[in-house]
Amino acid sequence: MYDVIVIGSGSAGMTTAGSLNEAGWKTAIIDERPFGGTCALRGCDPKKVLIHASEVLEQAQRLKGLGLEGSLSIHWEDLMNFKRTFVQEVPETIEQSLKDSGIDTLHGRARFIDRETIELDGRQIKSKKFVLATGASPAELPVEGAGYMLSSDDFLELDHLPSSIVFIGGGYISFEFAHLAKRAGADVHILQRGGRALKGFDTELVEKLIDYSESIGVHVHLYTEAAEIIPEGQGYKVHAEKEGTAETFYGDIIVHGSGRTPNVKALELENAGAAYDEKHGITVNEYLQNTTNENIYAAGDCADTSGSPLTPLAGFEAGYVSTNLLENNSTPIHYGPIASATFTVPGLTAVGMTGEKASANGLSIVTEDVSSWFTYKHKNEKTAFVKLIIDKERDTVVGAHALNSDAASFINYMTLVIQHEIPASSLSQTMFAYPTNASDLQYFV
Ligand SMILES: Cc1cc2nc3c(=O)[nH]c(=O)nc-3n(C[C@H](O)[C@H](O)[C@H](O)COP(=O)(O)OP(=O)(O)OC[C@H]3O[C@@H](n4cnc5c(N)ncnc54)[C@H](O)[C@@H]3O)c2cc1C
Ligand SMILES: NC(=O)c1ccc[n+]([C@@H]2O[C@H](COP(=O)([O-])OP(=O)(O)OC[C@H]3O[C@@H](n4cnc5c(N)ncnc54)[C@H](O)[C@@H]3O)[C@@H](O)[C@H]2O)c1
Repeated sequence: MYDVIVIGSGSAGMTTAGSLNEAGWKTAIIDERPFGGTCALRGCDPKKVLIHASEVLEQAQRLKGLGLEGSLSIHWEDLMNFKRTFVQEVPETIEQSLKDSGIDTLHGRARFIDRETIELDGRQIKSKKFVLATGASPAELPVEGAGYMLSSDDFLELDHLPSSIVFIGGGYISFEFAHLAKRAGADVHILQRGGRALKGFDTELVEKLIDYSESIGVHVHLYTEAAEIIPEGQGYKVHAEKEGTAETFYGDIIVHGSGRTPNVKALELENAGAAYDEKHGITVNEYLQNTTNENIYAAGDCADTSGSPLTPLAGFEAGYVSTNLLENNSTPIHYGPIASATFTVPGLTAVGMTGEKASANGLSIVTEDVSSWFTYKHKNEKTAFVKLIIDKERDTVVGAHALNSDAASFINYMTLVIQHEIPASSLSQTMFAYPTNASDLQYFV
C-alpha cells in the first residue's frame, strides 16, 4: 500500500510527487507515455526552440538594408534536430532522478477499480491517497474526417515542413505554429469558427496581431467553421462554412488547434466514486480535493479549477495539493494575476484585467502604438503596442497587455507590479535601465 500514487509525470505530477516523497510519504508516480509531460516533451519547451529561430530571422529581416545584408532562412530539418537535443534525454533524466530520490516509477495507463485501488497493466495497486495530474489532449471535434488532423505533438515532430498547412482553431497553438511555419516557408491558413481568436487576450491587440499576421501571409479566416476533411491528392481538402457560405481550403496537412480537454475518461473515476466532467475535468474544492472522494486530489490541466491550463499553473496548483495533503486541508487555493503569452513574432501577452472589462468598469486605459518610440524604432519594429489599465483611485495597475518583440519580458514584470500592488505613480520614480521597455513606463502613468 502506497501513501500516495501520482498519476501523470508532467509539471503538476512531478511537483507533488517530489514534495510528498520528501515529506516521507511512500510515493509512486505513473505515466503511460515517456516521463516528463507535455511542457517539456511536446509543448512549451520544444516549441520555444523552434520559435526562437523565427524570432531571430524576423529581427534580421527587419534590419535588412539598415546595416544587415545577406539572407537567412530556416532550415527545418536542422532546426528539428536542434530541438530534439532538448527533448530526447528528458524522460530518462527525469525518471532516474525520481528513482534516486526513492520514488517508484511505473509505466502504463492507470484506471480506478475502486476508491483505493488502481489497475495498471493487469496489476492492482493500492494507495491511501491519489494525486491526479493527467493533463489534457486535443479535444474531439465534431468534424467529419477529424481523424486526418495532425495534433500539436505531430507538428512538433514533422521531419519535413509541408508546403501548405491548414490550422483548425484560432488559439495559442495555431497562431504560434502558423507564424513559425510561414517564416519557414509554408503557406498557412487559420480557420477560427467565431469572430474571436485568441480569447483571453485583449481584443484590440488581437486585431492588431491578425492584421500583422495577414501582412506576412498568415491567412486568418474568422467566422469559419470546419465541417469536413477529405483526402485530396497528396493532402486534404477542408470544407468549411463561413457565415452561411461554403468555403474550401487545401492543405498538405491539417493541424488541430481547436482546444484541449482534460484526460479523465480513461481513469474510470466512476469506479472510485470521484466526480468529474468530461469537458472541464476532475471536480475539486478550494483545497483541490475531489468533491466526492476525499482521498483524491487533482492539479494542472486535468483539474476543473479557475486557473488556466498553463505550465506555471500546473506547478502552482500542485504545490497546494501537497500542502493540503500534508496539512489536512490547511490552505485554500488563491490565484494571483496570471501572465500569459502567445509566442507569435511579435509576441502577444496579457496579465490582469482586459481592456473590455476596464471600459465597462470606467477605469483608465492607456494604449500606445509604441512603434515610433526609440525602444522599438531602433529595431525597426513596425508593429508594437502596449496597453496599461490603471485604477487611478487606488493608484494601482490592474491590467497590462503588449504586442511587440519584447512582450513576454514586459508582462512578467508587470505581473510583479500587479501582484504586489506597487503604486502606479511610483513607476515613474523608479530608475529603470534606459533605453528599455521598462524605462518607457514613466510615459504611461
Ligand atoms: C503545443 C503546446 C504548447 C504549449 N505551450 C505552452 C507555453 O508556452 N506556456 C505554458 O505555460 N503552457 C504551454 N502549454 C500548456 C502546458 O504544456 C500545460 O498546461 C502543462 O504541460 C500541463 O501540465 P500537467 O502536469 O497538468 O499535464 P501534462 O504535462 O500533460 O502531464 C500529464 C501526464 O499524464 C499522463 N497520463 C494521462 N492519463 C494517464 C493515465 N490514465 N495513466 C497514466 N498516465 C497518464 C500523460 O501521458 C502525461 O505525461 C502548451 C501546450 C501545448 C500542447
Ligand atoms: N503559449 C502558451 O501558453 C500556449 C501555447 C500553446 C498551447 N497552450 C495551452 O494549450 C491549450 C490548447 O491550445 P489550443 O490553441 O488548441 O486551444 P485554444 O483554446 O487556445 O483555442 C482554440 C480555438 O479553436 C476554436 N475552435 C474550436 N473548434 C473549432 C472548429 N470546429 N472550427 C474552427 N475553430 C474552432 C475556438 O473557438 C478557439 O478560438 C490552450 O488553452 C493553452 O492552455 C498554451
